[in-house]
Amino acid sequence: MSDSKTRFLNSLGQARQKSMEAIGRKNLAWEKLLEISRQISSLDLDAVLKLILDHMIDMTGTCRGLLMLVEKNGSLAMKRAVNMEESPEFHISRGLAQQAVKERRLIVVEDVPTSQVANNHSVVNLGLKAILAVPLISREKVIGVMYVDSDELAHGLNEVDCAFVEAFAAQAAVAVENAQLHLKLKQDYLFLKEPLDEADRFDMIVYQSRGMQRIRHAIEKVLDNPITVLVQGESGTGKELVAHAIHYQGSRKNKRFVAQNTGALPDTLLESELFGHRKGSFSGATTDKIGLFEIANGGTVFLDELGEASPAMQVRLLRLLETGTFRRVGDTTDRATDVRIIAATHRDLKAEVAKGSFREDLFYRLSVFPIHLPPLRERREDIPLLVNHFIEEFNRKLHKSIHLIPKQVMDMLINREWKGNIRELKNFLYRMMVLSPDDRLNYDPTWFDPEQEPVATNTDETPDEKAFKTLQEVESDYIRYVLKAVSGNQSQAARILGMKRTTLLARMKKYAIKDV
Ligand SMILES: Nc1ncnc2c1ncn2[C@@H]1O[C@H](COP(=O)(O)OP(=O)(O)OP(=O)(O)O)[C@@H](O)[C@H]1O
Repeated sequence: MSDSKTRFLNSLGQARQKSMEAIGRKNLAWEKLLEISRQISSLDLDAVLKLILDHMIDMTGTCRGLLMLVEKNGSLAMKRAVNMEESPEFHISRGLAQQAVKERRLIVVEDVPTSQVANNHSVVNLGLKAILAVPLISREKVIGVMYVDSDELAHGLNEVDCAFVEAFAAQAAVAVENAQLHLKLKQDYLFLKEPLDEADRFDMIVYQSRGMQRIRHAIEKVLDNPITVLVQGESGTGKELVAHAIHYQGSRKNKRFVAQNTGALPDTLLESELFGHRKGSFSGATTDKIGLFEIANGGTVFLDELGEASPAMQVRLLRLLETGTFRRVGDTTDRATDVRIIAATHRDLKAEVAKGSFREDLFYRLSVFPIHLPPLRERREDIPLLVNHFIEEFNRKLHKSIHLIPKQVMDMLINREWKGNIRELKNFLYRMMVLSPDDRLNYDPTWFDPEQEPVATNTDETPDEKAFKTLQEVESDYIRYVLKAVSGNQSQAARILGMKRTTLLARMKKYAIKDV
């Protein structure tokens, strides 16, 4: 064989070898892509973003990068960065990333110093050699962008890699969008579930009576004002609930709310609870102790049953109210505290003052902002809503699904004498619900008074189900009612309903409440 023929065959063999290697590399690359796609199909957004950027850096042989997602307003928000946090060249990367998003195309700068971007001197000064930015496009929409760069000369950012990077970016975009959707669904679900949580509801004051409407307005006035509040009302009318609402819906909500029953402890112990004590100040005081007025600094102290406070305690409280300072038991230094005091009593304090058993000066200090809660018998129109509210609460607690309230049962609840007010109604309902065997609220007087003849309301006669409202209907009506009362002001309505505004919006959507 002639030399030239041998040379020709050799070079042909080498060319074939090269192209075989190239095909092999391509195959490997696509296999890798497949493997990566499998990995990034997780539904956890953070995990997906991390995997994507790590793979991108790995694949391109670069050493750092960032991933940004397009926000609702069109801006780019940085979601992940590797070795780029607080990097001075961040504005450069952002600029190129923005360009990739705007032009919806992969941007590769293989040799920065000789490229157009080198006009930007800082790029060269920073020693950047290779840059790549690729948009994440899913369903025709750019949802984000990845940027990587390297201070070594680009290697392998050739055609195969570009196609590969684009294919990877397309896979990544789908994975990101799926994870975003999943997150949104999860948030929506939590959103709908949220109002069912006890924490969201525990300061929800339920009412529709005029008397309670006035009280709600009064509460609104003191939410952002540290004024002392005196809540008066019979036992079980909701005094502590009002105190909770004032604290948790007001500007002090992020600080402590502490409650102390002033009538429940002997004076020395009560003093120590409220003001704290020095070690050794009385037998049993083995360490220094911080009192509630210090613990609740910036927050609220709820003094329940204040009418029961001893004369000595009244003097100490008056001093605190007048000067904003107090002393720990056995201490010689005054300490300052910033607490809002909400006092409550079932007694008629004015009458107690007249009798001489309550200090007049303290009474005037306390009653700067008095709230008088009417007994339940004076606001029977609140009962259906309260019944509905407690049934919902106990359905959750007891894992029941009572949703029918026979008319005669509701009438009985509305007309019954509630000496213990709302607390008694609540306990009564709890018992009814425990004993009701099906989805209907049953009432049998013998459950409460064994002397009574059984008068079962759960008779065989089929009730007319149309005569009942479902709990959802009652809730929807109530939301409309409140919105109307506040002329459609959603923030105010949400506060009244004791729910977040976002929760109210979700409920309005659920019940198709538009204009009120
Ligand atoms: N308007 C209301 N809406 C919803 N729940 C209420 C309402 N009023 C009272 N309750 C509930 O009734 C129960 C008794 O209320 P609360 O303890 O606030 O009454 P109180 O007047 O402080 O009682 P006491 O004088 O005996 O300390 C609580 O479980 C409270 O959540």
